Parts: sequence; C-alpha cells; structure tokens
Amino acid sequence: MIPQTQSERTRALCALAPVIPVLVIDDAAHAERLAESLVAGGLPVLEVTLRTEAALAAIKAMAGIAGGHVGAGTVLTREQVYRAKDAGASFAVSPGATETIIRACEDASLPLLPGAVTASEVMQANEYGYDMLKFFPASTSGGAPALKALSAPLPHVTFCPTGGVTPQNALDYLSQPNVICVGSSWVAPGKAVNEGDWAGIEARAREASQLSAG
Ligand SMILES: O=C(O)C(=O)C[C@H](O)[C@H](O)COP(=O)(O)O
Repeated sequence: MIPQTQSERTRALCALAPVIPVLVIDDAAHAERLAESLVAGGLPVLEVTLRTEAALAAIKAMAGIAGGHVGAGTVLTREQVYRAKDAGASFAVSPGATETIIRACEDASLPLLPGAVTASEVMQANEYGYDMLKFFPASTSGGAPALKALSAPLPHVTFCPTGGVTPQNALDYLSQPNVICVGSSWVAPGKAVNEGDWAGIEARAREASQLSAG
C-alpha cells in the first residue's frame, strides 16, 4: 500500500461528513455525551478548540467514542501539538500554516488541517506538501466566491471553510468543487452544550449530515 501523506490523511477525515462541528467546551464532564450526540447524528469528525482550560480533558474523554474522530483545533504552538496528541487527538487544526506547526504535526504523526486564505498562503502550504486546507476566517476572506476564484489557478487544492459558516450559507460553500466540508459552531453552540441539550445537538447534526459537498 502506498503510504498516505499527512494532507491525504486529513482529506480522508474531512471527506467523512459535510460538516465538522467546531466545539468550545467549558466543562469536560459534557464531552463524552456531546461526542456521542454528534456521532449519533451522523457527524463523526469533531474539532475541539484548545481555547478553554477543559479542552485537553475533553479530547481525552471523547477520543474513545466509537466511530468518532476527535481533533484539536486552534493549535498554535509545538507544545499544543504534543499535548493534543497525548490527549488522544487524531488530527490537528490550525488557523494558519507556520513551519513550526507543520513540523510538529509531522514529528507527532498527527494529520494537520492548516489554514490559508490568500494565493500566496495556499502556495506556501503546498510547498510543505499540504493541499487540504482550512479557509479561515471564511466569511471575511471573500466567502464562497473567493474559493471559486482560487480554484482557477489552484485546482488541486481543497478546502474546509470555517468562520461564519451557517445553515443558511453552508450550501454556497459545499457546492464549490474545491470544498470537501465546512467547519462551524452552529451544530453545537456553547449554550446548547452547557445546557446539555443533547437532543437539539443531535437533531442539528442529523440535518447537517444531510448536506452534500462538491
Ligand atoms: O478556534 C478556532 O480554531 C476556530 O476555528 C475559530 C472558530 O471557532 C471557528 O471558525 C468557528 O467559527 P463559527 O462557526 O463562526 O463560530
């Protein structure tokens, strides 16, 4: 078997469902139930942002959920890459694409979804071997028309737009041929998680899972 590159591993994860819920978890006690609800609703790929104290404990609690793939988001430093890996993360997401983060994820054998929005940023990521990228912040970086424009000179690059993606505009993104999936907080917003609204989260996940990409 031909070994997959890091970016191919990331693309395979991104292709599992049209939406990656971006999760901001304040209390790790909610993590397992949250992951179960999302996976049951048809969204197996989950991004836990490292923006809260509870994030690593939440990743640890979610990593064993059957059928789930839990990644660490907002990865900004080499140390965070290793902490995420130790907690059981199966991929990492970064808002940008620095050499430090790219090398750390390769050293840790952690598939990375690095961020890029301009042609130069995309080409820089390509030079490191990454052609499955997070397009962040999507809504303020030109939205779906910008992705369409990038596809002309850079047709081999695929994206996961994140930031300002809503149920109303998700299909604008997903209908672009260079979009594999979108990332968004809409499926499991912090309020719903803190209130333990698992039924609501599962219902939104089910709706999101019906959207189709590309
Ligand atoms: O922290 C990160 O790494 C991020 O990805 C930033 C935002 O959490 C996502 O972009 C979700 O944004 P919204 O769906 O607009 O709420």
